[in-house]
Amino acid sequence: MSEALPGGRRIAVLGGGAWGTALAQAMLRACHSVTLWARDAEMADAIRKRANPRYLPGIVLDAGIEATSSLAEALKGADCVLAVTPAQSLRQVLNEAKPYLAPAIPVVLCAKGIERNSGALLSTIAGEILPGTPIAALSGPSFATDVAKGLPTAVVVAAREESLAAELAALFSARNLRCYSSDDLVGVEIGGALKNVFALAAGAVAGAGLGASAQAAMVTRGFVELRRIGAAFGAKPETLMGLSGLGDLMLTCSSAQSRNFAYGLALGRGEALAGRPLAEGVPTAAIAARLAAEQGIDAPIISAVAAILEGAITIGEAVSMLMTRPLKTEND
Ligand SMILES: NC(=O)C1=CN([C@@H]2O[C@H](COP(=O)(O)OP(=O)(O)OC[C@H]3O[C@@H](n4cnc5c(N)ncnc54)[C@H](O)[C@@H]3O)[C@@H](O)[C@H]2O)C=CC1
Ligand SMILES: O=C(CO)COP(=O)(O)O
Repeated sequence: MSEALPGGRRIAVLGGGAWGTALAQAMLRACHSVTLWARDAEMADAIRKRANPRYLPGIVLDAGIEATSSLAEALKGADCVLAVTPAQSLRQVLNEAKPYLAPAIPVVLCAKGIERNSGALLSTIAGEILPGTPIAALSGPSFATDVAKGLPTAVVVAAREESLAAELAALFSARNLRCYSSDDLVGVEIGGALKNVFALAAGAVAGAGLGASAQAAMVTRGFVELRRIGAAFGAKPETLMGLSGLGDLMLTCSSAQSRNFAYGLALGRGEALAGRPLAEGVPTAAIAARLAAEQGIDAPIISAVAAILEGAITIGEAVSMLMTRPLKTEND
């Protein structure tokens, strides 16, 4: 399968959820040895027995993924670390991992979100906690179940140094996982973080029965907001047109397989929201709305999503607010 690939590295995966487990499986398929860290010892136990019944029910994992609830054990001798816990826990997890991390070992950020309290991108958090550590991000349209099953998937690996991004993309690629590389770390992060907010909105439009036309309009105008905020962060426009921006927007705004879309669907239908699976767009909507307001960026869909989530307005009120804004040219 991967004879031509570099392979043979020791990869530590931090996070025993759906994406951590799927990426561990993908790394194994790229011929690396993989140790996954799960906070919960029972989860580590299950993964060692080739299953993750809570987050990837029904999927039998390939033999060979090591799993542990000890960070020291997971990180010992690692050549590369994938950080795959939710965005809001990254700071805590990196602080806990720091004593066991050798400085030259790359850390690849695989979560999608913006820190709720600080507005920091995940690479900023990693840079603060691990100065001198090479930082990269992996993002793009990729449902964990698809990757865990080995379905063909393309993602982008970004780092400020193109050579690091290219090296990691080569390391991670295998027959069914094609990794492109990019030197636009911020652009890749922004695309992955903000698409979740629009997936919530798309789900809410579907759940409220507003129609396919409304959904297409919302996603298109949402993409305009994504590009405006991306530009403010210094993202390259072409990155946002790529896998991590437009690509992931297409995936998650059109499928109830997306937990963000499914959360929005429940919201639109007026169903209970407590206890639902992780929806990264919820904290990201709040902070993205605040950042846009502070920087004078016009982002009415993001602010509507944030206001609906905090219970300040209803979906009906958001729709009438969005539909009655002053008319303007499309490209303003
Ligand atoms: N599931 C998917 O299809 C994809 C997910 N992602 C991103 O990956 C990130 C993780 O998502 P999933 O693994 O799907 O979520 P998940 O809900 O399936 O699993 C999250 C895991 O993180 C653990 N966790 C939570 N807080 C923690 C903490 N403070 N310390 C240690 N462990 C902690 C949980 O116990 C759980 O094992 C998210 O940012 C998500 O947007 C990205 C691409 C695909
Ligand atoms: O990011 C994802 C696919 O690219 C997964 O999306 P959800 O977190 O909405 O399930």
